[in-house]
Amino acid sequence: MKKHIVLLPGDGIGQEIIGSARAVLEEIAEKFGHTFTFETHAIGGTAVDEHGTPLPEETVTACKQADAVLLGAVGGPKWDDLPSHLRPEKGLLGIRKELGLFANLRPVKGFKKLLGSSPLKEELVEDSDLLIVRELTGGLYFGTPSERQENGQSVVDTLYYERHEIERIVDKAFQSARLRRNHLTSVDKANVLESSKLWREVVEEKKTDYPDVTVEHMLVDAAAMKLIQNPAQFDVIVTENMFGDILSDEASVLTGSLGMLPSASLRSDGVGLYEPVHGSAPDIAGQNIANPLAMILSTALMLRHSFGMDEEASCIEKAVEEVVDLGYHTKDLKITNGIETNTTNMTHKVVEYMSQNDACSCIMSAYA
Ligand SMILES: NC(=O)C1=CN([C@@H]2O[C@H](COP(=O)(O)OP(=O)(O)OC[C@H]3O[C@@H](n4cnc5c(N)ncnc54)[C@H](O)[C@@H]3O)[C@@H](O)[C@H]2O)C=CC1
Ligand SMILES: CC(C)CC(=O)C(=O)O
Ligand SMILES: [Mg+2]
Repeated sequence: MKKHIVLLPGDGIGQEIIGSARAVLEEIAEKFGHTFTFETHAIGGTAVDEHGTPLPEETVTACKQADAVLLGAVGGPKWDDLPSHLRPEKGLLGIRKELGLFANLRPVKGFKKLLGSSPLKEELVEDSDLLIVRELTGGLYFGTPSERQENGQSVVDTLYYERHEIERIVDKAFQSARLRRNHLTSVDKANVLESSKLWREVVEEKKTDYPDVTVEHMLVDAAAMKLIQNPAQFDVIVTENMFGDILSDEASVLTGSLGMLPSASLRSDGVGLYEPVHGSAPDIAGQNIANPLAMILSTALMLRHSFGMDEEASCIEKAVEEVVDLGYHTKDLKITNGIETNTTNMTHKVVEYMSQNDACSCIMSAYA
């Protein structure tokens, strides 16, 4: 298969880990006989420096023409004092909106070998395997007005949703639950927010279309607590943009590091964008110590969701698991008697295991 992929490294560790994504894709291309072409574009703070805007027109055009997009991360202290329309994060929100990526899938599944990396009790963490389905193009991050008011002493942000925006993400979540353990937890703040009341109403209506899926409603404050107290009770969580943003960083603690969580940002059809859940990590940027696995696992999601390449995606995921099982890890993780290594070497190890991986070889011979 021939596929054209746009790379958006962004800022901070985004510049370092995007190379890891490319390395695993080059190995996949060679192993499975695909042709992947790459085109790199600026977004975020780097784009502000180079083009005077966090989302240049040419970046948007290239993404719209691509078969899929991989993004590192945006942001950093260098750009923190810019006016809000020039903030790097506006570039990320902008590309999600431009591409219509309303569904952000954030799988949270730990590796056995990394149980000790989580500050939580091993027996709590070991059975956790959940998927956060986060609404990505509505809610507080997009509502207008969002501004400081004239006297400078008051501010407003707007949490706005239209019924159809809730319906499509709820449908996506029910469909995702059907592919997993058929349980959906809808997280809201319906005891206070009008938007959450509509959200709950839509979930109640939709559940009649999915009688095989059990549904539970949970208030977001309780959900934040239960995610840590008893993560195994969750299968699929569906929630609005900001709640999903916050809960997914919290859920990363189950895996041991934010550097372990991949994500897929999707629409019903058309181009998908794949990005780690974490940000640009300015505190460790430029040191070659960032964990590349969230980015690498995001490329696996891209192969599966955008290209229908299930075996190729599994090849990456299996190699990651093997490398971790062997004890290799970056500084953010802890493995007893493990081998701490840097971003470049961790990537090399994954590529090496992909090239040796039996499962990949079997698939190769099936394609030969
Ligand atoms: N998707 C994106 O592009 C996102 C961008 N941001 C932006 O990133 C910048 C930094 O934000 P923070 O609040 O510090 O969040 P962050 O996610 O960048 O970092 C939080 C903590 O996790 C660590 N961390 C994150 N990714 C890691 C990795 N791959 N390997 C090892 N450690 C990792 C960092 O070192 C830091 O201690 C801000 O400008 C923020 O707006 C934040 C979240 C998402
Ligand atoms: C610009 C932010 C909304 C990015 C972020 O934290 C995220 O998408 O997880
Ligand atoms: Mg976030």
